[in-house]
Amino acid sequence: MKIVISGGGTGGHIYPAIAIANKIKENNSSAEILFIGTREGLESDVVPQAGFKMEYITISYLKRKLSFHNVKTGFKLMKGLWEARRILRVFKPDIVIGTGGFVCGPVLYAATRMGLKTMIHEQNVFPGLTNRILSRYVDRILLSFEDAKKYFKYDNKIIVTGNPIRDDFTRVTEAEAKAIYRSEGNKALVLIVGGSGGSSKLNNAVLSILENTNNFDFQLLWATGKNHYSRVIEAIQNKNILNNHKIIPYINNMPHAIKACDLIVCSAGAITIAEVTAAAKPSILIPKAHTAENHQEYNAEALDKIGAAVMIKENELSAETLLNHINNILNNKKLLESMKKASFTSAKIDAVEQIYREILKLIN
Ligand SMILES: CC(=O)N[C@H]1[C@@H](OP(=O)(O)OP(=O)(O)OC[C@H]2O[C@@H](n3ccc(=O)[nH]c3=O)[C@H](O)[C@@H]2O)O[C@H](CO)[C@@H](O)[C@@H]1O
Repeated sequence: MKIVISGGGTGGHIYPAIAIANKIKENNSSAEILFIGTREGLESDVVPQAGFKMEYITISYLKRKLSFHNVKTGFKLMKGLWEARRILRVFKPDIVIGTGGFVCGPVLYAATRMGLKTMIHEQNVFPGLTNRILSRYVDRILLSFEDAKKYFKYDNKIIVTGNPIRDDFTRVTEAEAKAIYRSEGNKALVLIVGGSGGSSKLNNAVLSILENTNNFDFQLLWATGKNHYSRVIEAIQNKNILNNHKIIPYINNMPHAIKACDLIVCSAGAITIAEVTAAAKPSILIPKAHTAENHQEYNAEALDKIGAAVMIKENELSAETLLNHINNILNNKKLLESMKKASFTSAKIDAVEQIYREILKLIN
């Protein structure tokens, strides 16, 4: 079995691709899997680290207004299409799977023109531009939410599977995870993460808490985002903070980090939410504003409504509000437990299994 998977740009498109690839390998150890991405995207770090082979193509994003940038993008797109065709012709896959991001465009389009079996997966209720365009040409459209159906015209190709997450989120035990991440005795651990790229609004609120509050009953594991890290570290005046909390640019083993902590403060990307709920963790969700159709707020509201999370909108976020919510949840065992339960009830942990079955059906 030979499979090409393409998805890139941000973690929200890459980790679902890795989850699918791991599932295929687990069930079929002789399967050959090749990723196609870009050198600039996060995938160029994350995919080889996860142990998969990767080929690169040229691609650029479109600006939503007329500009010379879009002329250059047009040329890059032609080059990317040509490169994708060449890779697919040599590798000869049985199926080509796209998990979103601009890189999927040329790869999946080239695959459809070559008559290969094709499938795309959409993580959000409001689908990304690349998937909306590709939906016309591919054989299967896998969705994570029923509500996303209304954005696609091709009902006969649609299957709702949920969001695939790496199986470590259910496999790793809390004891294993705590052995890696807990250092300060019985202090509660709070994970802070603003999605795969980090969030400056969230980082600023956390900086302000650390600089202005003396007594902490909890310890932070804070992934600032790679592009925010040096600014955050430079902004910390009281260097003791660096000894008392773990502040890093990026977390490579997120399943362990999520499992080890008592509470998660994060943005409301679809994959982060799928992971947090699968691990049955309570969360404070700060949806990033200005995402397409405000989809992060929609994600956060759903969990807030069932008591699994507390939502703080970006424009209402302050150090004081955030600290009050953290303390309120950590100091109330009953609330903590009920949030954990509610979190797990909204988890869909068999999504990757369903996707694997759909791959087999399409190939055979
Ligand atoms: C601003 C924006 O439009 N963001 C979108 C993007 O977010 P983003 O790329 O941030 O995606 P998510 O929050 O859904 O997922 C982030 C992924 O990166 C991983 N991770 C993150 C930080 C870290 O230090 N280590 C690590 O491994 C997480 O475990 C998770 O697997 O894609 C998501 C899925 O299409 C969308 O729902 C988000 O709205």
